[in-house]
Amino acid sequence: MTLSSSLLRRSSPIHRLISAASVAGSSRPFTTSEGSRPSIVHKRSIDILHDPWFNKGTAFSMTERDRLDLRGLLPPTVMSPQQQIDRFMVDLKKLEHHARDGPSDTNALAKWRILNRCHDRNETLYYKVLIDNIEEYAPIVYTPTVGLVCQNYSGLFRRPRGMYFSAEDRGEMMSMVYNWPAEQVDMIVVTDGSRILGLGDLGVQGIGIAIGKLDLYVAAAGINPQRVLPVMIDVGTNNEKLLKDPLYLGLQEHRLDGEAYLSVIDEFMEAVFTRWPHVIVQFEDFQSKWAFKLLERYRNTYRMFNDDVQGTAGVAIAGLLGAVRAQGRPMIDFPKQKIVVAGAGSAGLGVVNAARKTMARMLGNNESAFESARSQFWLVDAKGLITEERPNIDPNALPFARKLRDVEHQGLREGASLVEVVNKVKPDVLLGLSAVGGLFSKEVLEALKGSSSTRPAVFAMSNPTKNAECTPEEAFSILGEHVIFASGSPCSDVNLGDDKIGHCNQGNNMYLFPGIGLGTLLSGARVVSDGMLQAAAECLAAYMKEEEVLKGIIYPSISSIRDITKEVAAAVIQEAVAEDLAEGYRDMDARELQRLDKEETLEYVKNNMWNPVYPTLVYKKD
Ligand SMILES: NC(=O)c1ccc[n+]([C@@H]2O[C@H](COP(=O)([O-])OP(=O)(O)OC[C@H]3O[C@@H](n4cnc5c(N)ncnc54)[C@H](O)[C@@H]3O)[C@@H](O)[C@H]2O)c1
Ligand SMILES: O=C(O)C[C@H](O)C(=O)O
Ligand SMILES: [Mg+2]
Repeated sequence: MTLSSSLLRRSSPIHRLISAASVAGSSRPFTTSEGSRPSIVHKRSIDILHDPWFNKGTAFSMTERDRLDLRGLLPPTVMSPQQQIDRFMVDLKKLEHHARDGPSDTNALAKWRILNRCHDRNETLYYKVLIDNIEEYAPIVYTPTVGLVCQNYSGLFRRPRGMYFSAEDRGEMMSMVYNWPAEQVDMIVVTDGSRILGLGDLGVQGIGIAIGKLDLYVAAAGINPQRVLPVMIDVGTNNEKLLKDPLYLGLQEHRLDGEAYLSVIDEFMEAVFTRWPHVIVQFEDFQSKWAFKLLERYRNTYRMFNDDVQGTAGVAIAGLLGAVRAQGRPMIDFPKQKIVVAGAGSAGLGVVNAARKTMARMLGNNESAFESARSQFWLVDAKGLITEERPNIDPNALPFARKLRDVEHQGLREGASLVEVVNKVKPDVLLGLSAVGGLFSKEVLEALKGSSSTRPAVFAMSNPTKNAECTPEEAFSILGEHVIFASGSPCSDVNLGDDKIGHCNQGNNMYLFPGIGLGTLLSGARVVSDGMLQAAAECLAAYMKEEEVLKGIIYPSISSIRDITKEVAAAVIQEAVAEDLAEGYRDMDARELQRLDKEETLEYVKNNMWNPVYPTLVYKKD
């Protein structure tokens, strides 16, 4: 049965609704199938998508999308009405399927759906609920559930949120960016869906991660929800399953590459900065291959940063400094730490680069300090230990490739396994950004027992939960109560018996990116400098009190994320002012910013954070 015939069965409730509407003299969309009469609409663009009478969702044809200013407001694939029904039914059935797999996922997705419907109906209410219950709902709108949402996005998609720029829109972006209804946009989170959490290439479905990150921008940083824009750049997908899925919402072609890819991203950047010159663009979950290149390409001209490379690095450094303090040592001992990093992608390399710079600063901030700091890191990827012998080595990993002479001295070699490396190096810290769930096996954790540290640290930072390198239970049971543990997605503390608790920290870039974005916005900095990122990381590290750190609590609780974000934003502003990058924001010009002391800067940040309170509404005619 086709959509129109099923919907228009004379006895169906929807038919009665249509008849009633016709009697009332309105022209309604479903009546067109009785003949070919068009419906008169008095609205365009997003207003149509939000009107249940006229909305056709993904079934709007491309000509209709152009005629009604809808280009970019929907995923690129035009679906038939039957495909819409199929997609809806597959999703509905999936709920039953998940119920068989186990209850937790079903509950999480069901909670996400309820929250998402509230998000679509009433944003003030939605954010009030989220802010007041952030500990409970961050794991739903953000990692780990957001990963499941992205994996199922084609089925979960109801109302569009954000903008879609596709390879098909080349040449159109400068005009289609005006289809977005908000006059002002402060924050864009953009992804091309190529590496969503540790789940790989999810194509157009990756928009869920941009939406989740912006939820935290609103909840943690108090960015006005009317001024955030999630963006998906759909340049195709290399996910074979999605390429074959008839219900997939994105472009069903292989990813663009090379110059063709760059030209799409260039056009997007030019378009958004032309319409909103003061916007900040956060790049999220781009595959490493492009993450570094795009960062270098844009970071000196646009207000942008890469969360996976730079946000993660700052959070990791704060945690690594916490791990030093937890040993009862001063932070200045950080350059003595031996750090094994599993994963040499955008996140792993971002961390080692920034950690090396931090060590070098502590050692005197000169050439030789920088050179000697690199010997504190052992980088292991899918092919094992990275040494200078590695054929076709990634140039971004080259500075950390171990010299053959050194590794031979340690009894290691090119490609040595993680367990061998941990055995021989006896690191203070084992940090995972590999996206490989369970990589820190029993064997690897047993090897870490030989660590030269009194309190070895395990950072299983890959997301979502099932991709974490190990669980806190595994770490505490093998390494004992003194281990410092952090994971990228939230998990519960471990009861160690005898009234002892093994603390599970959440080492996630969510502690920094909202403050980096807010501080950049309120300073009006032209670019996001290394110094601003460093200030953010140091602020997070200093946030933790000595007694907490000694208990193994190296990151704050998410319930205080609004306060942390305020502090981080203030630190970023002060650094932007110190570096003469701040151009001011609204009434606060650069000169006035310079006069603010720390307390006044904090007050300024607080006063500019949006709160979920209903404003008074006043009606005016057009
Ligand atoms: N906690 C956080 O805040 C945070 C931030 C960013 C990224 N991440 C997570 O980090 C993970 C990696 O992200 P990315 O962008 O660097 O991904 P990526 O795909 O670019 O890099 C993954 C790296 O892991 C390596 N790897 C694969 N198998 C391995 C193995 N068996 N042993 C050792 N290394 C192996 C790969 O060779 C590659 O170098 C993802 O799961 C992501 O969710 C977490
Ligand atoms: O999204 C997260 O939870 C952290 C990080 O940006 C990631 O890619 O895993
Ligand atoms: Mg990310």
